[in-house]
Amino acid sequence: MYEEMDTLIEKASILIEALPYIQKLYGKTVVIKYGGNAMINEKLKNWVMEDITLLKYIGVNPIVVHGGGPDINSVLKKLKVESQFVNGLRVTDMQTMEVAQMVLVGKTNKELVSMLNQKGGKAIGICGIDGNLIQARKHYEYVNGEKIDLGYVGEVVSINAKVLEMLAKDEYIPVVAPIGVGEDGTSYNINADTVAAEIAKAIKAEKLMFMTDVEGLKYDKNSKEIISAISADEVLKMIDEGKIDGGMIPKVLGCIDALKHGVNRTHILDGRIPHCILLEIFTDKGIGTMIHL
Ligand SMILES: Nc1ncnc2c1ncn2[C@@H]1O[C@H](COP(=O)(O)OP(=O)(O)O)[C@@H](O)[C@H]1O
Ligand SMILES: CC(=O)N[C@@H](CCC(=O)OP(=O)(O)O)C(=O)O
Repeated sequence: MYEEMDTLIEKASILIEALPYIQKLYGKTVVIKYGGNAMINEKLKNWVMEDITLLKYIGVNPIVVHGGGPDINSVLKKLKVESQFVNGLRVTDMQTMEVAQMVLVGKTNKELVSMLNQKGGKAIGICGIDGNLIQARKHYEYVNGEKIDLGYVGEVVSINAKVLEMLAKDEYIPVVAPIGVGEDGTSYNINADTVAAEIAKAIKAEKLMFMTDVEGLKYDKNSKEIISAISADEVLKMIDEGKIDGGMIPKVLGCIDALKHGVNRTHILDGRIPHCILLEIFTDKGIGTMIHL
């Protein structure tokens, strides 16, 4: 009996401490990009799902955009297909496109939706084809001025924000797989960071959070020190100097783009830290890196 009281009092005091942060975010939308490399094990995934469900319970509207690069890799490996990447984007021929869509929409998306629902959330899994959520076109990547054809890699033309607003403002947690659809119905494989930033822009989210597999943005990839806050100009300078590369580039550029289009806060955080979402939202210091204008 006394133990139960203690637990209740502990929970109540945590809630009281969190109240000012909850008030700030109440009724607002937070876009959370959950990267494939941060989905390390079931325990961590469970914590992430608990945090997202808790946000919804306390009146914040989370929208989850997930990756799944490692899941795609492992299925391609079984099929003895090797992927090439150009500037972090997977060269996607027709077979790879089919696998990417099958894995992201059929496996990764449904696993996350099911886990959220197990935690008491009401998650709905969709990809960019559903309700024409992510209208896309073929993307060409430029390397040293040369135009490179990456096959079925897409770029976002527009986001049908209404679909997400309807779900998020209601009791649902939308979980989005980064597959876009062209005017002629062609499916496109789109980098999940880019999709998260475009969605945050389209719905004017309060916050955009990238959960990845490093502690935050560092002065360079091999440095131990994380940058707790940095401006967009400084980030662009770091890219020019080659201090940010690979999969970190779409994240930081996504943050800057989102900030310029009305998103208030953008963060890069370590998805391997237990309850990283709550630590970021419910503490003054936050964790990881905040990018600001
Ligand atoms: N300056 C930097 N600071 C931190 N990480 C960096 C930096 N530059 C490049 N990276 C790399 O970016 C990676 C994160 O991107 P990525 O692996 O694509 O993540 P995700 O799968 O979560 O989208 C890190 O593991 C790191 O190797
Ligand atoms: C074009 C492109 O590269 N698409 C990505 C989509 C998944 C993704 O972005 O997953 P992560 O966030 O886990 O890296 C891919 O095929 O891997």
